[in-house]
This record gives sequence, C-alpha cells and structure tokens, in this order.
Amino acid sequence: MDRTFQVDLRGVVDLLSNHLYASPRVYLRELLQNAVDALTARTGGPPPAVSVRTGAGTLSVSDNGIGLTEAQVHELLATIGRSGKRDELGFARQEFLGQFGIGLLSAFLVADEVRVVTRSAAGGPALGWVGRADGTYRVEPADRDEPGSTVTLTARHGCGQWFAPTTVTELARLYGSMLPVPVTVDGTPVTDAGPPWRDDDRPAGTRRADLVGYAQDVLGFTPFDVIELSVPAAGLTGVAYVLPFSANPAERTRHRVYLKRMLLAESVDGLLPEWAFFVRCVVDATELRPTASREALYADDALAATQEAIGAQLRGWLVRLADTDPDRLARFLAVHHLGVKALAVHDDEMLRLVAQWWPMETNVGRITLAEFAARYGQVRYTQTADEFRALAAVAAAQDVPVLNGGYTYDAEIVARFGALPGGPAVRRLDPSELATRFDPLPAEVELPLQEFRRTAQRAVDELGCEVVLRSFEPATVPALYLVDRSAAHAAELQATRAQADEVWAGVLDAFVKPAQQRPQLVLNHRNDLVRRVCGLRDERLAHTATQALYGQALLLGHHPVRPADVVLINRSFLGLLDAAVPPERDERA
Ligand SMILES: Nc1ncnc2c1ncn2[C@@H]1O[C@H](COP(=O)(O)OP(=O)(O)OP(=O)(O)O)[C@@H](O)[C@H]1O
Repeated sequence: MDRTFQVDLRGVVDLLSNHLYASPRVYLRELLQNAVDALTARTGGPPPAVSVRTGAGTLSVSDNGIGLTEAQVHELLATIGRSGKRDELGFARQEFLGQFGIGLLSAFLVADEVRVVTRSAAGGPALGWVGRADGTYRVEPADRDEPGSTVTLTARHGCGQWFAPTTVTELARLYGSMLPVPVTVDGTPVTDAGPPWRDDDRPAGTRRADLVGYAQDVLGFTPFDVIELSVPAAGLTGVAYVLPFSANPAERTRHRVYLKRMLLAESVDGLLPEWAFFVRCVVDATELRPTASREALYADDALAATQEAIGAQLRGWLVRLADTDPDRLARFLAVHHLGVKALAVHDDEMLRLVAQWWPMETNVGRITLAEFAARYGQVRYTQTADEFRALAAVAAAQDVPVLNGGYTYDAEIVARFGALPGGPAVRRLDPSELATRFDPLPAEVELPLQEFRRTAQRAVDELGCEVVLRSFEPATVPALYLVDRSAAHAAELQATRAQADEVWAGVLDAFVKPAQQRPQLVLNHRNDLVRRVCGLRDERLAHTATQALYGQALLLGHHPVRPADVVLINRSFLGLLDAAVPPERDERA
C-alpha cells in the first residue's frame, strides 16, 4: 500500500526560522503578500484594501480579497507546500506573488497560533481555521459578513517585540510601501503613490526631485546622476543612482529589488554586471523569480539577460554623457575611473571613451591617451610607476614623450588602444633606447678619460655591468642604470639559476642566451660631481666613487637589489666616509 509522507511541523518551522529566512521579520511580508494575492484573485469586488491592526500581543491582517471555501481551507491552508497560485500544470501563476505554499508557515516564527477567518467570494458560510505550531489545526464556524480573510497571530512568548506598533509600521512600510493596493497599519496608510519612477503627470522637475529625494531618504546619499532603467523582457523598471563617491571595485554593489512592487530585499546581488560598481539600483520586476526564501533573485537565464540589458543602458548613459557634457563626464571619471577602466579592458567603446576623456600621467603633463597619440604619433609607455619615476625626466630631456602605464589598468588600456583599428603605434619604453640619444663625449674630452673609464669598469665588473660615459640633460642626474628588456630577462634567469639545484640549473641554461647588451651604468659628464670624479687622481677613491654612483643609480631607478649589490653599496658608503672624515690626530705629534 502506498502511504504519504508524514511531516513533523516543528522540524519544518525550525528549518524555516533557522535556515531559510534571515530574520523573523519576514512574517509580515508573507502575510501582506497573501492579502495582496487574494485581492488580485478577486475580480469585481469593492475597492481593494489591506488593513493591519496591532493589539496586546496580537496582530491581524485583513483583506477584502477572494477568501476561501471550506474545501480550500483544508486543501490550501492546511497543506504545506500546496498553493492556490499555481496553474493546472503546477507552474507558478504570473500574477501572484506567492508560489511555494510555505509562506504562511513563517507566521510560526513569531506566533504559536494562527487564526484565519475567511469567507469566499464564491459564496458559502464564513469559517474559522486555527493552526498551531505543533502541527494541529481545527476548522470552526465563524462570523464574517463580507468576502475576504483576516489572519490573526498571537505572539509567542518572547516574540512580543515583533508585534510592537512601531515595528509593525516600519516593516509594513519597508516591504509594502510600493504595493499597488492601499495598506494601512492601525488606520495610517503606509503605501505611497507608487514607485518614484512611475509614469504619471508629474512635471519632469518634480519627478526628478522625487527620484533624488528617494535616494537621499532611503539610500542615504545624493546621487551624482539618476539613470532610468527599463528592461521590458523582465518587466523591469527602475533607476540606477550613480554614486557620488568612489566604490571599491572588489566589493559587489547590492541593489534594492522589488518583485511585483513587494520588496524582495535591500541588498540583492547579481542584478548588474560586475563592472557596474559605480551605481546602486532600485528596481521593480514582474518576470524575475525569487529564491524560496524570497530574499534573493533566482539565477536563471532571465536574470542573466537582465544583467546584460542593464549593463547596456549604463554604457549608453556614459556614451551620451561623453557626447553631451564632457565636463560632467570628467567629474564622473574623477570619481569612478577605476570602474570605467575595468570595463575598457574588455569593451572597445569604453576603451575609446577612456582614451578620449581620461587624462593620464605623462612626462609632458596630464593629457589623454588620444591627445598623446595625436601629438606624438606613437605612444611609448612604461609598465610600472617606478620605471616612469626613474626615467620620466631624463626621457623628457631627450624629447622622448613617455606615458606612465603603472596605474591600475593603464598599461593594458594603452596596449589595447594601439590594437584598435587605426590605433597608434604603441610600445613599451626600452630604457636602453634612451642611451642611444645621449651625446657621446667629443674625442678631446673622451681620450684623457680612458684611464678613469678602465678603473670605473673594474669597479662594477663583477656586477655584470658596463660603464658608459655620456653627456645628457638634466645635468642634475649624475648616473643612470639602464637595463634593456632582454638583459633584464637574462638577469632574472641568472638569479634563479644561482639558487637552483644542478638538474634544474641545467634546464635553465637552455634558456640563458647571451644577453645582447649588458646593463649599462651611464655616467653623465654634464654633471658637475661626475666630472670631478672623472678627474680624480687617486685610483682607489675613483673606484669607490664609481661604486657609490652605481648604488645610487640602482636605488633611484627602483631596480632589484641583489646581495652582491648590497655588499657593494655598503662598501662604497664606508669607503667614502673614510675618505671624508679626517684621520685621528696623533697625540704624540
Ligand atoms: N489572505 C488569504 N486569502 C485567501 N487565501 C489565502 C490567504 N492566505 C493564504 N491563502 C491561501 O493559502 C495558500 C497557502 O499560503 P502560503 O502563504 O503558505 O503559500 P503561497 O502564498 O501560495 O506561496 P508562498 O510560499 O510563495 O508564499 C495560498 O496559496 C492561498 O491559496
């Protein structure tokens, strides 16, 4: 014989209270929702109304909706998981908020007893249904003249705070302020005229002021701008508020979502594409599905399509702003450039927007990528901010414009900009290419310095570096340490090899090709100090001074400092100190 499952209601209530819902406060939402659904189901009745009343340890929600017949009371109220809001095939019916057939159970989060007095609009007598948290119920005759239902809860011991009039009013307003039927709590209306973005005959200025006012009251900020959203396929309308402050890109922004005008939750995830962290949305949708807890959106194709559609509308706003109000766009970018740049890494249109409007750091001032390309034809950039700091001034003096690609996304954006059809030639600055622009010394200056050059070379030989004497601007820079990129790569391999075991070192050897060029220590003969060092007669001091110049150039360029470099920097520092401090006086003299 087939038997049916038995359900232990205490277990189910525990499941709901501790695992499904985040807070018992949802009980009021479920009651309001049932009342609204009952009104939706009734056609041709009196004007719909929902009234919530608070009493001593009780709360009741009345509607003049469709009501229930005796058969429905047994079938729908007393059967967990049975809902009158599904069609013959068992699908959730579009027009209703409820669908799972478990919402009423949430009343047991705060009450031991739930009493429903109902009279069906289809006729028949009024009935009372009393359900208890222990899983028993009874049906009894009751008094009620008009069709509709009143659900009354009696507070469980210790749950009185959920029945306090101020709490009830607050919750009713939170969940129900946008509902399409009037709701009152103890006679006071809690429903507004509808969503602030509704289409009605308000003058445009008033409508805008309402939208801004809503953000101020409910979200707590004055938006930079308000973008109206509409995604017909999801039955979605609403607004995206552009944040007036910068948001953390790693933190997903959460949005206030209403489903059929009932608040789903105040911080819903997954409504917008990840890059859109510069807005907070408030939306109402009819075609998106809630999860069973009704606190999040169900991640299905409809949600994915909605995400994409909202993303497109935000992009559209940005593009329009660029076309119509560049000053405002500049102000927007000053706050939200990270988000837009993150987008530009994948999206050509945003890439053009950033290139055209976002001023980047260069050694010819802050200018946009587009202007930089237009002015100089080709775009040279550094991969890191350190590299930029070390070389910007020297490159500028050689008339080599360089852009700092060290900020988040900038190097990627520059490289992608070059790859656009018709984009400029783009290349990473190769430091060794700067050296080719430095002036060689005239023969009559160079020749007498041969001896010094050999001494200097010996001083840094063990570090694999080549000493070069040149003359360049700015004269304030005494020495530059320049590594061309293939040399930098070879140096890294060498360092790894030194730490690797034999077998691994053998493998690495296969990759170590002779570097085309060793790193260069370029001494600037235009610099006064360097000229004096070149003229030193004392070979030991010249040796130490060269090592000191090497250390200074290494540190200034933020180059990696190896153990051998540390030893040398130390030695040269002490050596110079030794030369500078007068010797101890001989007391006997
Ligand atoms: N105020 C009411 N008027 C008429 N019928 C009601 C009322 N409240 C509950 N019902 C009936 O009881 C059924 C069960 O309600 P319950 O809230 O448990 O589930 P639901 O609203 O169908 O779905 P969900 O779990 O998604 O809320 C409803 O489908 C509805 O038919």
